[in-house]
Amino acid sequence: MLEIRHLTKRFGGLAAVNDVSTTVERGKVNAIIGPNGAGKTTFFNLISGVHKPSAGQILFEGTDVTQMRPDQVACLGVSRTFQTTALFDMATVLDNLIVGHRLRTRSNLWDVITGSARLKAEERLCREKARAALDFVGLSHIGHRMAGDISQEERKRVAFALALATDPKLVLLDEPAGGVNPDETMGLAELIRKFVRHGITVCLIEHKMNMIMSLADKILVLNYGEKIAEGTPAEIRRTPAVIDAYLGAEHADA
Ligand SMILES: Nc1ncnc2c1ncn2[C@@H]1O[C@H](COP(=O)(O)OP(=O)(O)OP(=O)(O)O)[C@@H](O)[C@H]1O
Repeated sequence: MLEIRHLTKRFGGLAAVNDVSTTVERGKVNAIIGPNGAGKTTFFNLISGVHKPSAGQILFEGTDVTQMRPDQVACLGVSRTFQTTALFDMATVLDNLIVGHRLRTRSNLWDVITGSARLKAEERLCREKARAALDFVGLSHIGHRMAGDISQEERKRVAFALALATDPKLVLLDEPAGGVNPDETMGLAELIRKFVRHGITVCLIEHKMNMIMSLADKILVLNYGEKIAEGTPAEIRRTPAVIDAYLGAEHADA
């Protein structure tokens, strides 16, 4: 689905991503792991068009997206979440989602002034899509709550719901289970499986190794911007370079 060829991003003298080639497989949970500063978020920023690569190529479903802007990449069906989700804390959860969906519509100031039919139809559609997204992530019961009052785990789910606004084919999830407890982590893992069951391919960055090892179909390991391994969780656990650089001996297969 996504093909990355010799991707490199330099910030001054630092190669945050260095000559990485890989693929993201359709219908699978693809994970990216690596120590802090390994280049994981930069990798997401390159795929989603936030940063332009210094070298290399990114193909999404055969289309070269290497030089595209974030909105263009999103239009093709790639959406993402961030490590921290910025919400309007003084608005309800549902209103936050309506705004998220609203960014994808075409009404302009003139439609607003005239109260045009297009505006009304789009508003209705946004509300319906926001409710559907909220339902999908299991949060229908908190749509009326102020976003500032919801838990960290609920914020994570709202981030997932926001990512659905563009009807994505691929979602990039940056630490989807960061800052939540083990029970909640299992719930979020189940939600990620639900994305895949509904035909949305997932690529995620996560530090929680237990979650990754049980959830991912395929893992890419980055270290100092370079790919040091790639494979199934079982293969990754056995790779000496990964154990040395990242996992530590206790994660190796017994
Ligand atoms: N915009 C930027 N300008 C300069 N350097 C940057 C920029 N973004 C990232 N870097 C550097 O690139 C390297 C990789 O950072 P990145 O955030 O991609 O790592 P990461 O693997 O996501 O880390 P973490 O797990 O801590 O989020 C780091 O050394 C970081 O300081």
